[in-house]
Amino acid sequence: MTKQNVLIPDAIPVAVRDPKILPYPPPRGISIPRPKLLKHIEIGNTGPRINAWVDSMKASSPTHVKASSLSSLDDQTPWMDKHPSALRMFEQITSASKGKQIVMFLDYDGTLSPIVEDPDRAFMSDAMRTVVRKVARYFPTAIVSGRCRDKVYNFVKLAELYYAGSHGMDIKGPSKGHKYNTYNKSSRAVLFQPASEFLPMIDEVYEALIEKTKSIPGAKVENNKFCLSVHYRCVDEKKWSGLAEQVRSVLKAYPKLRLTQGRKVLEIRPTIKWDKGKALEFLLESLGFADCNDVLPVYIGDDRTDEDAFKVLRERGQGLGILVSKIPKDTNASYSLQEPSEVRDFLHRLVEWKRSLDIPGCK
Ligand SMILES: O=P(O)(O)OC[C@H]1O[C@H](O[C@H]2O[C@H](CO)[C@@H](O)[C@H](O)[C@H]2O)[C@H](O)[C@@H](O)[C@@H]1O
Repeated sequence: MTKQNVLIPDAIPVAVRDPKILPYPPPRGISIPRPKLLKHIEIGNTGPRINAWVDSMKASSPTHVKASSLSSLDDQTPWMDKHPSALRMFEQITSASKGKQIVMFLDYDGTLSPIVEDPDRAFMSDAMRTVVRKVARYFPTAIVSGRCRDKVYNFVKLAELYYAGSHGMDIKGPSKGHKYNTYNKSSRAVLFQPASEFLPMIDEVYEALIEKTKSIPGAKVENNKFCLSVHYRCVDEKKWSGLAEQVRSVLKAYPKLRLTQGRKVLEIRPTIKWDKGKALEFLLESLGFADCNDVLPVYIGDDRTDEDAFKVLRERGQGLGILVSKIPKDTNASYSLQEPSEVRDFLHRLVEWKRSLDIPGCK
């Protein structure tokens, strides 16, 4: 395995040297403190804000959970009780879907593919592709990613899916015939790009960020078409404030852009009110499920940006959010899965369950 292919845990949940570090899952009765994350990072000129950036970068990249910080908790319910495993709760999930059309929404990085050092090598396994293909046979299925739509398509390679790239700012329907692809009947695929006017600005900022960050070893700027990623996974932690400073120096000239965070990545995107949650709602509407009670959207994701979709589901009181995480995180999701291999198992069980319903005499 080359260095580029090494699988990287964002958080190492098990105590090795420090006896105060909790094992995961935590013992019953012990809950886990919420890391302090800034929802949006303020882009200002004053010194202290950079410290806030760096604190937030560290908080979004936890390496362990310390028992000593448990005393600050106000909610003592164990995390796994609040967000039980979707595999363990599989029967409850399927019974909630009785009489309803499941619509699947799948994030890509950290959900369908494991997190790796090099974003260009975040490949999805053939087994995962096979199960996603099967899922799409039974349920309308969308990939919702922060990546550029073409790039995520090149990883997934399934023409029968909906794709929402650039955090939902670039939506396209299936290019291959699909029974749920209503728009293809008129041979026009769904296409929605609410941030088109920002393209020149995003390209300009991309060039500026490449130039500014080239002196920081390990920093990588990725052009995701309607948004940008500045990766710091391979940057020495001592250089994080330098990187944050460089990014801020570029962004202060662009008040129409905002900064959010993902897994060891700073995400730069237009200030428009559009995110993965809005994309989920748009897709449900495109599929004819706008004000419908007989639909069960299921969204599986691992990242801060997926929280916008989890929140939409929670607010609609409809559907299921499933967070992929090995460690407890503050989330609006109802269920959890630990890693992409569990996502694959969950999808596989969903397909088998649906198939069994179609067999006369079964269930
Ligand atoms: O919405 P997603 O599909 O989860 O995309 C979010 C970002 O994912 C990618 O970065 C993350 O995965 C990389 C590969 O495993 C990893 O190296 C990086 O540290 C992670 O943040 C992608 O490269 C970004 O552009 C996406 O915004």
